[in-house]
Amino acid sequence: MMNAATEDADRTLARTLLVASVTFLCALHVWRRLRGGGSAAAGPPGPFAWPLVGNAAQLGAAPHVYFARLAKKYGDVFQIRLGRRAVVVLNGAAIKQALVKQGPAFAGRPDFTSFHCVSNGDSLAFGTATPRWRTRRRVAQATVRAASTGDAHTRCAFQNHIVCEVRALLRLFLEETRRRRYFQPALYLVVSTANIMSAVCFGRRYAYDDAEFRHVVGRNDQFTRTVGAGSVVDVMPWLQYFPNPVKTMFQNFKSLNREFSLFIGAKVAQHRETLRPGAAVRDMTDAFILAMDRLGDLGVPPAAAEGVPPGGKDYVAATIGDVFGASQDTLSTALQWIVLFLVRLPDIQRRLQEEVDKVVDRERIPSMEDQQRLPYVMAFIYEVMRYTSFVPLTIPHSTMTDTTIMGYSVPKDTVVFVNQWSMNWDQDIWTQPDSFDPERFLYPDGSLNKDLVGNVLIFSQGKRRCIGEDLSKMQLFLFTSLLAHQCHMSSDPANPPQTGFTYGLTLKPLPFSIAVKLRDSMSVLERVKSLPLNRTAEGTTGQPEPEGHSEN
Ligand code: HEM
Repeated sequence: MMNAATEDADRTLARTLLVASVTFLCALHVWRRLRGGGSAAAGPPGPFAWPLVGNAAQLGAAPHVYFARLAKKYGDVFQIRLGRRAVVVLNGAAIKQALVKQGPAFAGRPDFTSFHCVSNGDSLAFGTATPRWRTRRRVAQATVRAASTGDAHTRCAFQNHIVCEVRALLRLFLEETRRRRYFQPALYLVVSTANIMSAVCFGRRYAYDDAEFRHVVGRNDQFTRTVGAGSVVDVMPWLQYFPNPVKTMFQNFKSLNREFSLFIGAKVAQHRETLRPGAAVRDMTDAFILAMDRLGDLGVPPAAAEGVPPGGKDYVAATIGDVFGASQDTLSTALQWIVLFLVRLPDIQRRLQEEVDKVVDRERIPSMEDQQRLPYVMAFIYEVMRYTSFVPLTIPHSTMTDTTIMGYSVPKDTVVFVNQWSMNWDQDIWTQPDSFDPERFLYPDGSLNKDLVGNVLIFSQGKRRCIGEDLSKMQLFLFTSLLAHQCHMSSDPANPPQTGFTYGLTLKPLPFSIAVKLRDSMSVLERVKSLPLNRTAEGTTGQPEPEGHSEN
């Protein structure tokens, strides 16, 4: 009897507890819905995440490919955990939806440890979206355009910088081939790209063996590894507090950023010292100084400008540093891939030469006016960008507000990875995305399919879209058509180029070696006169370069 009574009491208690629990859970659910503004959306689905590390160990050597695999299972929007952070990954159609249609909500940057080290924490590219940032971005975009592709005059000057730099590069390639037969072109391509941007930004270029310049621009791989989506120090920042390889890597990253900032800071200081009121703008640094000083504290009303010293903060160095840094890392990587595919696929190189020869005779060199008539050159460049997707994920974004995407709720300050690679290898858009085929961009009559090239996603979209797209396309076109017109490149049979890469913000090709020979003489290229550089750094502003001067 006693036992039956006790069992009854237990059952009643259990029932009461069950009802109370269900009531509590229902109330919690209703409260969450009310708090979420009535949105019933759940968070995105995703794989099981391990304690402490989350899914970090699963990213592997090619996180973009891993993400595309997960997208097949969970859909275009899914969620992983990296360390303690939830990360929403956008693929395929979700990218345009988020970055363009819901642009303001997805325009932020996460407060990652590594991002604070870039441009002393004042980076335009790695800083989050604020009213001041928006003004700064507008100024940067207009200034870059005005100094490169804005009108016929600046386009012509920019083209001249590129042609002269390709000439210097070609001389060096021929010399290296003569001396060593096969050589690795990677560092020369980095210096060459940095020189073009240095001419535009600072009014000077450097010799290829200039130790200081090589030191400043030659460490892109370390930079790109540390700020790329999924960077270990960003998702597990505690690793920087005790001896381990991540800590060493992060210390190198901090010192390279410090040295880069010192280099840029010195350039800006030299420009400020020699900039005369009312004198012509000499280069992009002058243009930034004038534009930003005119805006004072970048036009932000005092209420929003908290923490800014009287007289306004000087963002010139941080902004020009971003432009110089962002351009030379991405463009030099693009050029490395272009050269790699030229030597890897000799038939394609020959076809490029044939097209350029048909349009441009030997009495002149290719120029921007020829671009419309060189569709195969453009198709080749787009195929290099699509196939390699050498910026596979954008710089990580973050949400500025609580929002939803494709029916899933995403809270404010969530880290967002944008998988550009997933678009460029999407089987619904591209036939056989894994084969390298420039022809895919050509109509049967040989003209460029402009709708299809619009599907290549490498400069991102929306509020954070790259500000250097036009400048980059111009540079890649001139570089490729000039090389096809002037020389023939071949690979080292003992070390044939592979399509493997090292992962980071940009995918770097593995080392490869080439030999270069002229197709004809360089006489037409040699006759091109370099426009004077202002050589502000040496205080000889406005002095013309000596004829034939190519290295300082
Ligand atoms: C082939 C060359 C280039 C590629 C593929 C490329 C690609 C990108 C990508 C993917 C982003 C990140 C967008 C995002 O987070 O959603 C970006 C940002 C940026 N790029 Fe480029 N870029 C290239 C060249 C350049 C050049 C030449 C410049 C300078 C003139 C430049 C300046 C910037 C800046 C300042 C940002 C930051 C924009 C922001 O955060 O609002 N880039 N670029």
